[in-house]
Amino acid sequence: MNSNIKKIFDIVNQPERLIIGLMSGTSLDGLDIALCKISGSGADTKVSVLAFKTISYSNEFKADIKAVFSRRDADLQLVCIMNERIALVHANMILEAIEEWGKTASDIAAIASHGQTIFHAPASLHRMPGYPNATLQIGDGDHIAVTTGIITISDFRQKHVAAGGEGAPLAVYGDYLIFSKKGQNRVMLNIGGIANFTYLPGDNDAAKVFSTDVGPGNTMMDQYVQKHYPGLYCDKDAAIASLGVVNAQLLNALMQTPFLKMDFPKTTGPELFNLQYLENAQMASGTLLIKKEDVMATLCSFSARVIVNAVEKCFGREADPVIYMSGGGMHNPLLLKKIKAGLANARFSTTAELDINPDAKEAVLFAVLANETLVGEPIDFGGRPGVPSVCMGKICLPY
Ligand SMILES: Nc1ncnc2c1ncn2[C@@H]1O[C@H](COP(=O)(O)OP(=O)(O)OP(=O)(O)O)[C@@H](O)[C@H]1O
Ligand SMILES: CC(=O)N[C@H]1[C@@H]2OC[C@@H](O2)[C@@H](O)[C@@H]1O[C@H](C)C(=O)O
Repeated sequence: MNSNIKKIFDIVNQPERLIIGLMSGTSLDGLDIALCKISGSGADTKVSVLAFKTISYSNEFKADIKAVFSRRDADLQLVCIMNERIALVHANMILEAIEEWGKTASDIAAIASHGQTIFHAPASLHRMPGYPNATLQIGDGDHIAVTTGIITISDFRQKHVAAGGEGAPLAVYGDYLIFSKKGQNRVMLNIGGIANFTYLPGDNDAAKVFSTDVGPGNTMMDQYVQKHYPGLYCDKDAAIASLGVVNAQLLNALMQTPFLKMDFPKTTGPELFNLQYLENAQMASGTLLIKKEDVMATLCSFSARVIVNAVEKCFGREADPVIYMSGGGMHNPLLLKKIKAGLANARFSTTAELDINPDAKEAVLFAVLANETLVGEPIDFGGRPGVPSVCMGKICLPY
């Protein structure tokens, strides 16, 4: 038997395993690395996060990713090179984290690598009749496996697309397994570059569970700051937006996209919500010349409005879900204030209350997906479009 296969056989026969979950999202700020101890699978999955860190990207690395990120005119040679380069940078970051945590490669059963999304093109976004849903994450898994010496499960989104999904959000699988709670309606709200949530009904009925993207979280604010405030990467603590006034005409124009009216589940990305989208809305509303702080205040309200509308659409105005937040946007005080004001009946918390560091949550979800691939069975969500019953990821062997 190939010794790698033997190793996998041993891993799946152990009662628990250490899996490193990785996430590098649309914000391009750095690599989230979560060291997870996982036992069981499916509804019996138990996860504890033993260690977590985000390793920031250098400005040079960010610039290289940006050159191929969400751009229809990207240089194909650079795309090709970045597929390997991202993997090598990530692999070295993992080795650094493992050493800091006093572990060695042989302690780790597997790495779950999301990779870097460079283009997301569900049919609803590309609108090319007859062409399939598509999404592309780079950062090759074999390079991570060979460099770290650890079995690496990567490229999770392709199986989702192959089985009829749009490639995102995948949060539904892990959220359902680790956060469902009988008797409590839960919303797992992640405010990353793109905001998404998972609806977990209190009756635990898998046939009702879904995750959906709702629209921009931080991405438009980040893009605007990076363009208009050289040296800044995001509007830290809403310092800029807090100085501005929301422009009602611009906000109304921003809300006019068919995406926001589409049914759940749905997915989107910075391919739609970008500075061109803002400029179009400014032109349509005659607000091209308003102050930069007012644009930022309006973008902040835009993100809050799409999140509030989506949660309301899910529960109706009367219901009182508990909203467990995660993702960088929950650190934006103005955004949070607006979301809370819009959902007065909800109780707000973070995944910290459920023992998962909110900054680590997405990385943990990928560790859970890898665990399912190794020891689980496909989860049945009732055969609905958008939530195919599959285990995901490609298994990359170190030698
Ligand atoms: N103190 C803060 N004030 C304002 N915004 C913040 C703060 N801290 C983090 N953020 C926002 O959170 C972003 C990072 O969020 P996160 O790491 O969750 O995104 P991501 O994982 O890259 O996105 P996605 O989930 O869409 O893939 C930053 O770019 C910034 O916009
Ligand atoms: C294509 C892609 O990478 N999408 C990400 C992104 O970041 C947030 C949102 O957009 C979500 O759909 C998804 O990530 C999470 C982890 C998901 O699939 O659930």
